Amino acid sequence: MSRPGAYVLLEDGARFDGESCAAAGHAVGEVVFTTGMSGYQESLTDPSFAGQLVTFTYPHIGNYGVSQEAMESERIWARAAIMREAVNREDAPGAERGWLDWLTDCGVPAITGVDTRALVRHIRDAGTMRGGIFTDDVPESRARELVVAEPPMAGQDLARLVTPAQAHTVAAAGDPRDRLRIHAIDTGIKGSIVRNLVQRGAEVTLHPCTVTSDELLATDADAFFLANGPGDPAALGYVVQTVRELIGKRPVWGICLGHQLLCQAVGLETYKLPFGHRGGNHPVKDLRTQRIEITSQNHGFAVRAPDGGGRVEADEPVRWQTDFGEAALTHVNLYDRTVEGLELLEVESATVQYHPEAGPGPNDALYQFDRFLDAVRSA
Ligand SMILES: NC(=O)CC[C@H](N)C(=O)O
Repeated sequence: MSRPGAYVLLEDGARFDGESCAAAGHAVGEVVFTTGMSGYQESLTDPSFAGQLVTFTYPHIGNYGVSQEAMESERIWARAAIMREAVNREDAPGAERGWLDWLTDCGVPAITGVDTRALVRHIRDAGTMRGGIFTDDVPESRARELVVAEPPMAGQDLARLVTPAQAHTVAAAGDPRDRLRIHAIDTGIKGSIVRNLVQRGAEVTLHPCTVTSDELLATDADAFFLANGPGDPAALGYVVQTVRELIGKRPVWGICLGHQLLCQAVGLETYKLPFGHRGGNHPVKDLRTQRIEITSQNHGFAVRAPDGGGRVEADEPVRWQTDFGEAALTHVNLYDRTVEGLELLEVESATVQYHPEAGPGPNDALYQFDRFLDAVRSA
């Protein structure tokens, strides 16, 4: 079956040709890339990718199909997939559907045959930017209008797009009296984060991102969790204020966007990275133990150090005073020395920029879930 000609167009005019291979129509948004060699289904269903078109650097995408267990939420949140060679394999062990059949049924456009190496090199040099995928019948002038009509990622509150309408609780079987009660501000939480908490004996209540601190403090929470999620953390001042009112009242832990929210709550700033960290091979050093773990990452913004810089050159924790007592930057990315973890030393609170749950990626950091829940138990 011949596929319609298609192309990727970036807002700076760069064009990369290919063929349309999934749902009809075009898609526009922020064009990003992930270096993960597997986990294409987890990536597209991670709410953190809302508003983005995902370019896969790994050339062969779809080669083990899709399955329900790989879902990070109930739907695809990414706007499109950009690939070198898309595969629609239905007979792979464990596969329930072919990758392209699934994308098509979900109404998600995709493009294959793209020189993804050239596209990624362009994004690395010029920075992440808006773009779109279009079939050849769309004139480039029209495509450009559609691309620049899309708001840039910076300044966008996309948490509201993915947050649940009302609170709901997820728990494992067993005696409810034995469970730790974790209440999360759900800015787009990944299913594997919830699963990792529940598997360790917690019950997790997911609240809309507009939940107030009064509402959360009125619950029976043993601790609060700040979730991952899409968009610009600097556009979530209302959530940062909620977090400020929670710190010190009960333990607070967070991942990725949650890390960025807590860091803003203690006075740090966030900023947009040139092209973000997305993939499963990012080495992160724990400055307290000097231990290095290979981590899964998916973020386009990062946290500035207390001195306002984007890099942490020190090889031990950077400590400073905040409104909540002494704090320490605890983890650093060894690729670019950016901030990857924070701990408050006088109240029970810690966050990481990377994804200990993987989903997809390596499991080096799964211990973080045990560390968090042990801290809650002993609080
Ligand atoms: N996975 C996330 O939580 C991403 C956080 C934020 N949206 C960023 O891009 O940096």
